[in-house]
Amino acid sequence: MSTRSALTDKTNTTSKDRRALLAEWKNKAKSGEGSGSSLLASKRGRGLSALGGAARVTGGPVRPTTSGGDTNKRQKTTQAWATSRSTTSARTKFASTTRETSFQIKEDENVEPRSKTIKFAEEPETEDSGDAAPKTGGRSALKGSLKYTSSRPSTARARMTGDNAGEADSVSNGAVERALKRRQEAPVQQAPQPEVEEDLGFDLEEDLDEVEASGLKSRLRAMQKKLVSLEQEKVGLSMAKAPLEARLRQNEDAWNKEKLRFQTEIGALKGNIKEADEKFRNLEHLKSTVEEENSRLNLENRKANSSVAQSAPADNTAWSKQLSNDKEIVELKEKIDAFKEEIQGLKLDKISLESDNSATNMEYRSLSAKYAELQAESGDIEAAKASANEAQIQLDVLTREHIATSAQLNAVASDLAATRSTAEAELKKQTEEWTKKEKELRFENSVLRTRGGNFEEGDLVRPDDVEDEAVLRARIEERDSTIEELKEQLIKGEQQRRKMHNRIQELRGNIRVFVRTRPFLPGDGDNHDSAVDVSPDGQSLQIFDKTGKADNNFQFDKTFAPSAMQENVFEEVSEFVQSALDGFHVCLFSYGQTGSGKTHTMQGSGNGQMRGIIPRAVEQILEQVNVLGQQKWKYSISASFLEIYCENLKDLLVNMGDGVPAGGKAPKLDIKRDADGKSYVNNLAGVKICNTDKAEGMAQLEAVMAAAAKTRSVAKTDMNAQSSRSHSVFMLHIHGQNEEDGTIISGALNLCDLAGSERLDRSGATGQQLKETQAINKSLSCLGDVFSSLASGSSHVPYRNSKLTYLLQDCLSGDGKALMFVNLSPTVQSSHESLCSLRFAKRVSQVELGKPTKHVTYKMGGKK
Ligand SMILES: Nc1ncnc2c1ncn2[C@@H]1O[C@H](COP(=O)(O)OP(=O)(O)OP(=O)(O)O)[C@@H](O)[C@H]1O
Repeated sequence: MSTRSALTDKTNTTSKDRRALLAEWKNKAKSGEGSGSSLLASKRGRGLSALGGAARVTGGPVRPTTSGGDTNKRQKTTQAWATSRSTTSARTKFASTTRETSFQIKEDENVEPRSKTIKFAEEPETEDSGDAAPKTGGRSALKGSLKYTSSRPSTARARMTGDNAGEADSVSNGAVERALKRRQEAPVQQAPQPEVEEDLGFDLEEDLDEVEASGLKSRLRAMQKKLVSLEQEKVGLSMAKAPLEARLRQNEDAWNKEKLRFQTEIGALKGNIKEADEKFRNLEHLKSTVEEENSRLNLENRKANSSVAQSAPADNTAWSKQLSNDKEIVELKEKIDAFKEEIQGLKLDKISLESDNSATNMEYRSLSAKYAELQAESGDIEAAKASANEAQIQLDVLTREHIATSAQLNAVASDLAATRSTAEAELKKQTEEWTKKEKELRFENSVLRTRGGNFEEGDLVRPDDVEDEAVLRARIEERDSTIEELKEQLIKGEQQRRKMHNRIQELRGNIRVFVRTRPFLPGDGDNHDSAVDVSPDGQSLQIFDKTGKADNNFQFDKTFAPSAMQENVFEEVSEFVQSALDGFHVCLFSYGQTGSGKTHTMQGSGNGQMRGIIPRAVEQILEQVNVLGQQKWKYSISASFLEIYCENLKDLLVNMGDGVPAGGKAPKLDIKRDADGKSYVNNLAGVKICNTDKAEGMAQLEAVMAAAAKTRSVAKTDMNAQSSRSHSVFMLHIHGQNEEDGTIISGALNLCDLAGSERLDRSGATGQQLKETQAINKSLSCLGDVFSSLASGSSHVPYRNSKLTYLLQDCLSGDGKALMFVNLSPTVQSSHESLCSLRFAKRVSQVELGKPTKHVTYKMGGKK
């Protein structure tokens, strides 16, 4: 058995086996059963024989020994034994009689070499005869006590397990051999007899456990080592991962590029398919032409053949013709074949392109579905935007209404306060007068009492006095009723006077001018000293400059104080509005600086008290139409709304009018003149207003105003146009016909909110705003020029100089009635602009236009 195999065999032996064997062996040794050698022999294969079985057997030779002084034989036997021992484990212990042998076990290169001393205690060998006396220099005998010392014994032992154990064993065996050799070379001594003893001299079981533990430890160490190497491997792998990831990214990029390329290719392929289709169709066509030609030639050929056959055999012309025909046919056939091949190729191309195309189509369909989803989403967003816009418009209206209401309330409150203080002063005056009178009476009374003796106070009232009192009461009542009558007369007189005034104005053809001062607003600052003082007579006012000096007194047809309500203002214009129903072309326009209350006057805000002239005028007309309807009048009413921004006309009802598609491009508006020389705007939308049902008519008007506000707000963002930067004109066209007498009237109401007049230096406008301001100022100065020409009676009135004057020409030329509102801001800072506005208004009020025309057509013909 080789050393390695023996060691392997040995390590395979389990500790259990070994312990069992050991116990068996001990028992046998104790009982003297069998010879130690035989047991040794039987256990040798399991590596235990060397463990001193020979040395421990009581009463029997442990190993073959030589008897007596037969040195040679003994030497031989020892040698043979030693040789056999070289194949056993390093645990073999030798008993040596006289000396200690030490040698080194070389461990693997990672472990520092250390010295391990194995001490062989040499003792005199017992003679076979059983002589117990020790013999020096005799045969060496294994005592069975092997001392194994080492600074790291466990390590050394660990090396002896598994494969390492084999190596270590061979090393130790080599050392053992060398020791034996030295012994053999040493002078032959009397071999000592094995000691017969009960006690074996060492704990074999403990040794075995130690070896076993060292085995486990060594395995643990190996595992730790492996763990370290695995950790290193892990680090290595994670380092290797980074470039792999980079490569992955590269691959992804490349894939994306490739995808793009494919998409482009698909596009190109689609084009190719189209081209191929076209080509294919052309070729098919060509093919059919060629085939037709071919059949025609064949026919000709046949004819030629038959004619050749019929004619003389040597007809050269026919023959040559036949030949050329044949040649042509062959050529054509070749051509057809080539075409067929080409068609085949194209068909294949087509198939492959079609398959590509179907893939592209699939992709296209999925993209289309996505696109549809996105479009639906975008639709939702647009709807949300539109509703947000509408909400914003409503909010603006409510804000305006709120501001106007609170400003109005403030004005009324201050008016009330003024009235109260006047009343209080009056009361105080009266009280003082009464107290004075009472004192006088008391004095008179006391004088009378003194004169007439001791009358009681009640005695002062005499019967004639009672009579006097009744008369007085009657007189007072009479006076009161006279006062009432006079008051009524005064009112009637005032009405009469107003009517007369209006009549005179009408006859003179004057443009009437009303001036309205707005109340202070939250943004006007803390100084609420008004620059405008409106007289209670309702016709005159005074304006103060910045130093508080009264500048000028002005008188107009009507002046409104800041506390004047919308209702009061409308009362004053209602008659004017009414005349539109009678067939007049009426124009009301508001003029004034930005923020002075033009829009508030014309349009107002909300649906209640703050409504302006436009809704109130329409309401009144609808009411009147209803009344006139009972008198066989039939009306048709329509509304238009336009604005003039930087000299361009814009239809504010573009999305509502007849025939104008919602969201479509609005047609260009132009001011034209009809056959009668009357101006109109072509392409302007007209929205019908129901005049049989007032509520419905008002709802339609509301829709018109909302649509106009919407268009204006869009324009505001698109063109930066604000309400004050454009003139807006609301038009109400009224057509009425009397069903009884056939009379037709055609009136118009133009309610015009002019852009705010602004001084360039104060506005500080630049860019687009400067352009706007210049355009506004130009058109307002054109308006001023028109009035100046009219006032001076000039033969030429420059109506055409601006869109505004051209549009309002009819109303400003004496054909219609015109009323101008001049709106003023009460602030001192605006006093200069207010003064300019008032001077302009004064000029306008002096214009005499002549008697206005009533647009009425009577049945019997003729206009009036
Ligand atoms: N008589 C009034 N009573 C209460 N509030 C008023 C009155 N006049 C104007 N206001 C308020 O003053 C503000 C400015 O008025 P408005 O917009 O009518 O001025 P405007 O002259 O039309 O300005 P712009 O030229 O800028 O269009 C608004 O908030 C309006 O409600």
